[in-house]
Amino acid sequence: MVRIVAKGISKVFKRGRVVALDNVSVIIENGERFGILGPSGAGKTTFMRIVAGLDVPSSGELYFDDRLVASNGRLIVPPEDRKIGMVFQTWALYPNLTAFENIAFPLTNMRMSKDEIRRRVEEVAKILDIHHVLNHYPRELSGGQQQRVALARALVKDPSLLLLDEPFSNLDARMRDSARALVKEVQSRLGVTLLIVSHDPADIFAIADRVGVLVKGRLVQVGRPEEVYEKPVSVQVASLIGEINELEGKVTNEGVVVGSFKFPISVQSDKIVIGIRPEDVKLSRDVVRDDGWVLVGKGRVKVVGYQGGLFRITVSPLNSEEEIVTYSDHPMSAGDEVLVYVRKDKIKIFEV
Ligand SMILES: Nc1ncnc2c1ncn2[C@@H]1O[C@H](COP(=O)(O)OP(=O)(O)OP(=O)(O)O)[C@@H](O)[C@H]1O
Repeated sequence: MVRIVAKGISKVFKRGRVVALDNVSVIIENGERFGILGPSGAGKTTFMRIVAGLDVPSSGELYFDDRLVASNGRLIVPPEDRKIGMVFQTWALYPNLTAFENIAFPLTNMRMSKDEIRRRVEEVAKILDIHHVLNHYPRELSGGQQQRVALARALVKDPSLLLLDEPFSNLDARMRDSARALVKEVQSRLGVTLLIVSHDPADIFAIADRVGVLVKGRLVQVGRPEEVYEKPVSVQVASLIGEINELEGKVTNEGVVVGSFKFPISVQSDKIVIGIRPEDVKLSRDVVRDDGWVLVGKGRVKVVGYQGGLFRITVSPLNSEEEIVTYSDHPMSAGDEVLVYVRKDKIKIFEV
């Protein structure tokens, strides 16, 4: 286990014309599962490479516990001395090596006896429940077993820190679920500090205790995933961490008006965007009597799709083109007129 401390880390490329990281400060605690979420080009891989020691920060300092490992363009502790295990996007195994040889691979350049290598490989293989397939080649392994071998290879050096760079993006949906569960289970068992970077909030929700949201090289919010989901600092963060309806509203004395919808909230600023998540919207033909929900007005159903056992419904105010998406287990038809309710305490207001 290790505690990672980043102090004001910046990274520029092309003589300063590209700023990949801009003054990033964060502490990842001992044994914590920390996620970095960000869109493409935000600087996620750059941060990961700096933590791994494959790159150095242009300015700022990086500590592993109390040990300074990189500072202002200087590599102080090289990657091989950082006690890191990495899993990349592909989970790729060497096809011409057995599971045993794949797992042992990171140990081959270390001065280690054959017996010690065998002991270590067998130990990690037992933890991952693949000890019975160690003499199989990758093509003789199931997809799940291949993931376990790749993870075993990352863990065989007994790392203090496990780095995962978009590890699930190339897996199909079923494999992705099992890989997420596997990573979380193994991390809990070993207590290793874990850093995962991803553009997919589902990875973060499945794995991370805390998340840092990276936008254009800046860490704009750090918190528990559900905290960031409920109280995002900006529209952009809100949409990175989950689906959200964004509505440009006109501020009036009686609330915020969006077409024929009226949100009964009071706001100070006059240029705002309302954010409301699909699950915080309810469409009904009848009046809903529930204190948590407020009626914003009548709407017309525009599009109905079917997705994962639910109907995905797009609704607009009667007299304008704004759209709100929600999910319902009741079918509806395009053209239906419905009452639109929202959960009052879940309305998010962003100044623009
Ligand atoms: N070696 C490099 N030389 C020049 N620019 C670079 C280099 N590496 C990264 N960049 C730039 O730095 C920025 C951040 O890149 P990075 O790969 O860290 O983003 P990312 O969040 O990992 O993106 P993705 O999700 O697409 O992999 C991008 O604008 C990228 O083009």
